[in-house]
Amino acid sequence: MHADDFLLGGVPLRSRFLLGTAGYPSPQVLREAIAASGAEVVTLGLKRQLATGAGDNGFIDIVRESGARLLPNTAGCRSAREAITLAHMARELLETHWIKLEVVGDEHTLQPDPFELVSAAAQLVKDGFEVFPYCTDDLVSCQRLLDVGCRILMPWGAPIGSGQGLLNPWALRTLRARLPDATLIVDAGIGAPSHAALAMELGFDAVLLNSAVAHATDPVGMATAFRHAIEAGRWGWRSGLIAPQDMAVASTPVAGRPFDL
Ligand SMILES: CC(=O)[C@@H](O)[C@H](O)COP(=O)(O)O
Repeated sequence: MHADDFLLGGVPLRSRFLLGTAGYPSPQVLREAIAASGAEVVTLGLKRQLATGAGDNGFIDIVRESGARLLPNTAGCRSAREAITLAHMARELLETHWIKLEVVGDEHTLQPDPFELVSAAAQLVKDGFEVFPYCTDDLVSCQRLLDVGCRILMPWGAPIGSGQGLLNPWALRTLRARLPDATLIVDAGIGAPSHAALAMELGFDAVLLNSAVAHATDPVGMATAFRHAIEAGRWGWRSGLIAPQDMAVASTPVAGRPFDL
């Protein structure tokens, strides 16, 4: 294992960039964007996949050829029951026990329903799944998800597809401080590489995003930019950021003190 590998559901990974696969201009651009991102985990919406017919455009083949691990998601589900059924279908069809659990409670914001989410997560953990719940940044609902056996949490940065970045850095910082043992991945709402870098500088373990790459003018270039931003943010977190100060602190050494020993 490399020094900064991280364990995701027990699997050692080098890349801390998880990429969504929806909405790319063409299969070829998707293929190239996955390669440029360096992502080792890609997510796909099973509901969309079933609706369009599994295997359309060789979609699953593209993902498999990339060598990335599949993380099926339950995007489009509105109840625990529906999400549980879809998760079981994903396990059968795609031969993975990983599931990104999405249960939307509000159509306007696509905000996760915390009650249905905890209920579905509890059942799926019992059924042997590694559950990646897409949740809000609310500390107590995140704690409830851990209580029912989740090891990974995916709080939102902002509503899906909004590109607004991290709307509540305080809440995300609080999650990192209060849940030191959980694997925390910012998921959704990221619009720019700087947003992803900030998530990593806050100590998050990884970032998942889709729209900012898929809908960029140059998705392959943007995947590259995010790859570097996530690595830069991780290096920043690991290297110990200086604490912000209200007042100026002279950085030029005074005579006779070249080092701050
Ligand atoms: C692809 C996926 O799983 C989305 O539900 C996810 O939340 C990404 O959100 P953005 O498209 O805002 O990056």
